[in-house]
Amino acid sequence: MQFAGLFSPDRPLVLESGKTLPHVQVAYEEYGRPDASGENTIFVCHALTGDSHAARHTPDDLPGWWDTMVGPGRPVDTDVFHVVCANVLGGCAGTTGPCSAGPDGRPYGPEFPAVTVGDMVAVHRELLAHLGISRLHSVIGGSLGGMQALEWLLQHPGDARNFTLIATAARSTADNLAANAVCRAAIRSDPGFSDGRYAEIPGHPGPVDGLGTARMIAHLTYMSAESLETKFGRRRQPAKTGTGPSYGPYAVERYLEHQARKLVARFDANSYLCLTAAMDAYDAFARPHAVDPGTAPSVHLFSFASDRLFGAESTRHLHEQLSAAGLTVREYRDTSSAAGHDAFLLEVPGYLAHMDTLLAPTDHIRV
Ligand SMILES: CC(=O)SCCNC(=O)CCNC(=O)[C@H](O)C(C)(C)COP(=O)(O)OP(=O)(O)OC[C@H]1O[C@@H](n2cnc3c(N)ncnc32)[C@H](O)[C@@H]1OP(=O)(O)O
Ligand SMILES: N[C@@H](CCO)C(=O)O
Repeated sequence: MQFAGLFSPDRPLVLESGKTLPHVQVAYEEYGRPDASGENTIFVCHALTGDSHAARHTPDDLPGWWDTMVGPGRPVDTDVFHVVCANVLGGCAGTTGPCSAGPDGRPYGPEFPAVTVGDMVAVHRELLAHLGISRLHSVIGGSLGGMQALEWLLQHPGDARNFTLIATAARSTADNLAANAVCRAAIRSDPGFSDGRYAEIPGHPGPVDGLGTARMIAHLTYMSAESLETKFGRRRQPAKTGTGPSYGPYAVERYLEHQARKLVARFDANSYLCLTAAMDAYDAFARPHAVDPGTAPSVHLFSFASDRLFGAESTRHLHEQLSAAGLTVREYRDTSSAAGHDAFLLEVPGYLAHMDTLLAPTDHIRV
């Protein structure tokens, strides 16, 4: 089964803030198929700029953002599991967000209400109910996706047999908040931002430079100093004319410009503001949770040694908090990789093989 769909709940969504979104649409994709047990589904939660296209459906399909993890023979094995991935609330890849039309027909833009990680999970759960899935094999996610998996674990621990949280944190540090603040300042200070109303102006490109700069700043937090040094060092690379702003002669700058262009082509600036605000506000253990230690699922935690965003320290802290909440962390692994935060998306030796073992179904037949 290979399927991309849209789901619209038939009632308004009341957000954790108390505000209401009168109409919500969710873009999702499915891979593999449910088995007779009805419990072989893995829900994949995406990170900040991801979408529902986690993996290729066929070899000639467009690449997915997690082809290393999801697919035939991969740890999230689509020959064995039924996999669902949906674009988050507040996103810009099919699910309702700031660029969707509001009740007056105009794009919400800056009027889109603040959403939380809990709201994202609530929408995903509604989608699963619509698909007739009441119990999951796993919920898995990295970074902001890991925050969603954590929130899901704390609020609805009975929903899945295991929860796998990768390169994530129970809450952002001041350093994380600062990086997001600088990214948002870059977007807002671009004259093209137009107080967030750029989508209402016909032909207006929006805050292209601001969003691009935000991505360059953020991308630095996704890589390690070591990986930048190894990939680029002080190698010089002239800028191609007509490819955007350029100030220096170095390859690393051309690389960041490339990352900026790619994001600008696929992402909305107001979504960027909305989703980074949700990430910043998330504080998993600041409110009551629903975990009953007697019925607790398996929890797996992964970090990467060179991750300067949500590294081993964040994960150790999360481990302590989960234990204090009565949850048993079945597996915690800090993988040695120089790739930084985005290592969770890459073919890192040891990491995927270990994930394969942890996710392996014990009682599911191949479908
Ligand atoms: C929907 C989604 O994709 S969202 C979630 C995940 N995806 C992202 O975050 C996208 C941006 N992130 C990245 O690219 C991440 O670094 C990763 C982890 C996904 C990929 O890492 P790696 O495989 O190590 O790739 P790397 O960081 O070297 O980037 C390769 C890209 O940079 C380009 N590049 C490399 N060096 C240079 C250079 N000197 N000048 C210009 N461009 C360069 C490559 O051509 C390649 O471009 P392409 O992606 O358009 O094919
Ligand atoms: N680089 C990934 C992970 C960020 O945490 C993304 O853009 O979603």
